[in-house]
Amino acid sequence: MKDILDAIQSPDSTKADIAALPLPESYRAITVHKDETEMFAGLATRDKDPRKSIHLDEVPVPELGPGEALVAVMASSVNYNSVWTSIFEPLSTFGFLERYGRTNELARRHDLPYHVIGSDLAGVVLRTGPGVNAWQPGDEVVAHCLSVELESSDGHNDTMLDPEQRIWGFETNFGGLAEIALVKSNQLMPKPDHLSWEEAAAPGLVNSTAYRQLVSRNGAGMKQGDNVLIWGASGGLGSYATQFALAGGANPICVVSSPQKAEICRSMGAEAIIDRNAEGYRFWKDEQTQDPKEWKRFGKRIRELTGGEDIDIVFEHPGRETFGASVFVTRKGGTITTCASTSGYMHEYDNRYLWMSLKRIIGSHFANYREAWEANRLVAKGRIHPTLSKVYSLEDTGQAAYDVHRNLHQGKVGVLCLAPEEGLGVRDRDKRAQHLDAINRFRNV
Ligand SMILES: C/C=C/C(=O)SCCNC(=O)CCNC(=O)[C@H](O)C(C)(C)COP(=O)(O)OP(=O)(O)OC[C@H]1O[C@@H](n2cnc3c(N)ncnc32)[C@H](O)[C@@H]1OP(=O)(O)O
Ligand SMILES: NC(=O)C1=CN([C@@H]2O[C@H](COP(=O)(O)OP(=O)(O)OC[C@H]3O[C@@H](n4cnc5c(N)ncnc54)[C@H](OP(=O)(O)O)[C@@H]3O)[C@@H](O)[C@H]2O)C=CC1
Repeated sequence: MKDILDAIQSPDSTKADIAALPLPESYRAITVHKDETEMFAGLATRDKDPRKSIHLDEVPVPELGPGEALVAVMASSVNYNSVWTSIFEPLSTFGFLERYGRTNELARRHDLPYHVIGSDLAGVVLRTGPGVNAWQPGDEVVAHCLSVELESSDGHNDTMLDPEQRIWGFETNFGGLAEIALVKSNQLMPKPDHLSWEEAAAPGLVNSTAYRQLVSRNGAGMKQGDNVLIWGASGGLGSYATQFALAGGANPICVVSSPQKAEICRSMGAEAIIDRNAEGYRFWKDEQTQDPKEWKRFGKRIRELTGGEDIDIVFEHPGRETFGASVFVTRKGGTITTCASTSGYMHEYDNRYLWMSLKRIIGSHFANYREAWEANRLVAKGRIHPTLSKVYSLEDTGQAAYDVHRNLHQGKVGVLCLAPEEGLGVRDRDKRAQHLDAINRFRNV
């Protein structure tokens, strides 16, 4: 592994040098273990501690198949899906690996007693499999997390609709929180050249998801002037949704839970900000009963901030806790677009406010190939910036996931894999200098 890192870091290395490097037999990877899936049985979600279930193991390098690439991972990031994997909720991800393993001979590689997790990476291509022509060893890349087979016509218009659609590093093995990752070559995209490895690894999953959910015609199709309610506006998804709203001429109404997070939103350029903690909204009176008076109080606050207007688009992901309020505050004909249910997936809302006011709920999940590419292009052009707040070593990934689980973080949390320190991998310093303040906006807040 040292030879690989030396070759990547040497300014004299050619692509041929990288291609000639022998592959190691094994590599260090963040895993969860199949024989530990019951370790948190009986505990409340909040008390399931990723530091106990996440391991750093030496695992064998997987066999490389057609259309695939092995990538030396310089940096990765923590996504909430890795939190779900590490607390074995809502399901153990080993079920996904078993199901994938049953589909064909090559997929059987993924069904192992350990799961190498992680759905983002920035790194360097080491090897490509048969049929890969667009990428070569030595290419500096990021990888999006859409794994599809595309053998069914169902996904030919929109690759997210493929019946064999999976999220790499969550529903497949050999993910990005590791020194080496296995991806399908169609997941690869050029690494934005003005960013360091850890900055480049941060946006991928959440930026692509926010792009489809909010901007794409497959999602809400946001337009200029729209009032967009963004839950968790300084979190992983929300920090990109806020940027898309501002860059697209919309009016984000940012919901956060602390003055520091409010300040981050303000520094991004948002003006309408609601601190849900300070304003004390209680949408649920008890576990079963919502309080429509609180929906109204929330809606009134939104009207104060917008000059009397209601919400065109709600960017939803907290789920059960907020969904009733989200449906209520949406204007006639408006859209609630949802990609998650962090606080619970059995939602409850008053359907009269949906049908009588002709509102729509749109389900959205990650992004298709093209949407992921377009979202990465905006990062590469310096129009959308990484929201990296803190960076951990691979050894400390459990703590990084704990921070995200307990909502102790801002924006995105990065992980150094092969990169020995932060700040490496920047190729275009002039472009970086133009955007430096925005790139560092979330750092150490
Ligand atoms: C990019 C990042 C993203 C995120 O972070 S997202 C957040 C993390 N992700 C999650 O929390 C999602 C985790 N996944 C899940 O919870 C589950 O994954 C799903 C609930 C999404 C699906 O569950 P499943 O068990 O895969 O599917 P079923 O539909 O519950 O069961 C499958 C069986 O149900 C049959 N079935 C499906 N549709 C129908 C139908 N319309 N009518 C009758 N049967 C149906 C199938 O055939 C199959 O059957 P047979 O078990 O016998 O093979
Ligand atoms: N389907 C898909 O493709 C994707 C789904 N997801 C899912 O989306 C969810 C969010 O992911 P991500 O943004 O990365 O996570 P983060 O934890 O980084 O950000 C989420 C933010 O939401 C806010 N929030 C959390 N719980 C509540 C609540 N009960 N009520 C109101 N606000 C809340 C918090 O902000 P604050 O405290 O400031 O209000 C938090 O920081 C996860 O469940 C994840 O699995 C993520 C990416 C893709």
